[in-house]
Amino acid sequence: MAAVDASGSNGKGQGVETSVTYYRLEEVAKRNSSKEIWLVIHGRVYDVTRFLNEHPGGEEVLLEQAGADASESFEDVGHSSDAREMLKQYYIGDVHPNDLKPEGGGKDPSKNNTCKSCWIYWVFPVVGAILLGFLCRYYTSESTSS
Ligand code: HEM
Repeated sequence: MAAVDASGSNGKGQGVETSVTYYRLEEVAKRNSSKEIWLVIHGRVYDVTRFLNEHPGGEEVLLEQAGADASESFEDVGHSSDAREMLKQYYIGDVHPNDLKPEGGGKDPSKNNTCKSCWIYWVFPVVGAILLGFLCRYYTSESTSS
């Protein structure tokens, strides 16, 4: 059974701000047949079983993603804002924090680090080139004066 951190109805999810049901990824992975289909989209778990026959993109694509993280595929399709609104109907809970990949939060610090190192990469050659220019000018002016 899923790991539940808090009580409360896990039906509509969005309306109830006081409690969240957490699911482990292994729990989600078990719901991968047409009898029961769960998907993870951006750290949220959706039970799309009853949506299978209604999905405008067809049931095959949902079956392909069944029990897995479908965030990328969902975004790749470029779903409309209506489709994003529809997600709420199928929301049943969140992925357990221990199973969350550093998707958003973990990315930023590494981004900053990369940016910092980029900065260092171009500053050193530029300063080096300027110094070299000065040295060249110095030696050229010395050789012409003597
Ligand atoms: C609960 C999750 C999902 C909902 C509520 C949903 C909803 C929708 C809706 C409303 C459309 C009609 C076009 C639009 O309004 O954007 C659509 C189209 C489509 N969806 Fe989904 N979708 C879901 C998940 C997925 C996933 C995981 C895939 C995986 C690839 C997918 C693939 C597609 C495709 C291929 C189309 C057809 C796009 C087109 O014809 O231009 N959908 N979906």
